[in-house]
Amino acid sequence: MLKEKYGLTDDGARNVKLGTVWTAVSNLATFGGVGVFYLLMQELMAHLSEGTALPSLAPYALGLIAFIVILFITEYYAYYYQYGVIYVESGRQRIGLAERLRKLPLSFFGRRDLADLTETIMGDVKTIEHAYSHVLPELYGAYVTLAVAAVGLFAFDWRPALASLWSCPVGLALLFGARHFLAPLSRATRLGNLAVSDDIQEALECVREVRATNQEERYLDGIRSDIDAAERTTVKGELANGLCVNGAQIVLRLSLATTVLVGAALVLQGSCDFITLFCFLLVVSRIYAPFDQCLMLIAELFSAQTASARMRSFYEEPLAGGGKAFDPSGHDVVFDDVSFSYGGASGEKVLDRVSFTAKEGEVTALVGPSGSGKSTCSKLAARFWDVTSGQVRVGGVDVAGVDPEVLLGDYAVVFQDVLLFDDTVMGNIRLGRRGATDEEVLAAAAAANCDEFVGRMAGGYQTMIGENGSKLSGGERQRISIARALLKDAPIVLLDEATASLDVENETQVQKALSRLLTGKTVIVIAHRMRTVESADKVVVLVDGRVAEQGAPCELLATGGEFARMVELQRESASWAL
Ligand SMILES: Nc1ncnc2c1ncn2[C@@H]1O[C@H](COP(=O)(O)OP(=O)(O)OP(=O)(O)O)[C@@H](O)[C@H]1O
Repeated sequence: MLKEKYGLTDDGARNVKLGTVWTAVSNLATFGGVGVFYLLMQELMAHLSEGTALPSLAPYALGLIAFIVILFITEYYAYYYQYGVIYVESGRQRIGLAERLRKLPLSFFGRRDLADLTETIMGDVKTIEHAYSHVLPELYGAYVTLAVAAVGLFAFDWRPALASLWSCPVGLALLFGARHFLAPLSRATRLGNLAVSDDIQEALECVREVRATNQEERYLDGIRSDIDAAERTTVKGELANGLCVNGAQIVLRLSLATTVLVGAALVLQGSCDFITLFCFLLVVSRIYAPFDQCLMLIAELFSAQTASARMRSFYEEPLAGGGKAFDPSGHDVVFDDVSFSYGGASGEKVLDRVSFTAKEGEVTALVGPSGSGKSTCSKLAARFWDVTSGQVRVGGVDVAGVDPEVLLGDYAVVFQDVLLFDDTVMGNIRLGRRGATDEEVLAAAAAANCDEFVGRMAGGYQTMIGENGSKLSGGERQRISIARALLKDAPIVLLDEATASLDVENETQVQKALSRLLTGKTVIVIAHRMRTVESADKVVVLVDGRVAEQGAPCELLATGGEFARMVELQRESASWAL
């Protein structure tokens, strides 16, 4: 139940149980102190009323010391299991989520945005962390304490016991009855806050575009309206929560009054002495103190359940599974009657019965108008997504049956949008192959024509390049990405618009480096410029997600089809001038 409700790991749930036990033991140990006090007072009163000499206080002093030692030990363990282990648990939860994310198919990331995922890993785990440290063991410990104390109090004297404990079931029933509308409010508050953090993250990511299009005011209006909505939901939630929690607290506190009233009546009747009543009051106040603290934070418990449900959704997503064994015979990449849609079988088809073979040792160029499905083909080739129907095979092996991590070991990919890390140039290139020596990294960098711009940097290859390479131009970023791919030296290379950001001189040099280093590999290249693909061994022309034609570039040029038309168009556009 704990694992399910609060997204805890096995160890986390075990620690909550231990925390509960130690909290209850610590609470009950306090009653031991009340017991020592009760016995002492009884004896003193007896001696005072009989007028005999006062007894030795040594056994009571010893009892008191034992009580303090026991209390210290139990408090220490209760604190340790409440606060000491929780950071390890949050660490485990975050690593578990990150591990899960690593294995989820890209379709999952298409459905969930970045702010949402970041919020789950950081915010939701933090919410659970706080509920764990401040509420869970304390609340469950309070239940156990209440149950044990109730048995003891009823056994001692059922009349003041009833007067003290009647409010517990009433107060808790009130609160847990109210959870039916408190929990949805707490969920709405959380979602409202999420929408705001989503807005802010998007605003930061798109700040350049927003400013360039003069949309700041309009954009801020959208954020303001989401902030207002979040504020309204939060205020509503807090009010409802305050009402229920205060109601429950008042009911719980009423029992102090009823204990005093019933106790006073019993004292007056002579069926209960004053010391017993006083001790009852001490015990009752100690029983209710932890409940009081937990009730103040009960909303956190509901938030933690929402957070845990969001975390669970990661674990309920099917993984991009597959076997670890991948033993292809060669590295021909075959698209066999492949259809695909980003929205699953019911979504709009982006590829429709695409068939072609990218042979090992050859460069296969995918060309076609924008949106025709070229990038999608390269994503399917590397199993970033799974085909909707048909098969993609590498060396005769269907990639759908291979663990994506194992499969990607055989691929080097240069994406259209290059992603760089806030690290040195060297560190970014080394990402291609972790264990590569400095010499190997520098050789790959030189082959990708990085020397020229890195030479101009004060720190050379040790220069930090800023978040996502913000200090570099588009062409420089792309050359680093090409160097990475070269360093990986994988048998299959996917180049998506690899040379799009390079000037003519650079492009020629990088093309030379590529053709030298890609010899013998299966290369699938996507390029809009016909000049780039004319030197390819094979061209696959995609139009509206279908293969319009395929073959050697010279053959296609000779047939005067779609490819010839595109080459012609580009020749014409090359002669245009502004
Ligand atoms: N993640 C995605 N989710 C939904 N639809 C997508 C996604 N990525 C691409 N598409 C759609 O799939 C179609 C094909 O896109 P794709 O990127 O494969 O085209 P392309 O030929 O590479 O285009 P370009 O030359 O402009 O890069 C487009 O209509 C595009 O809108």
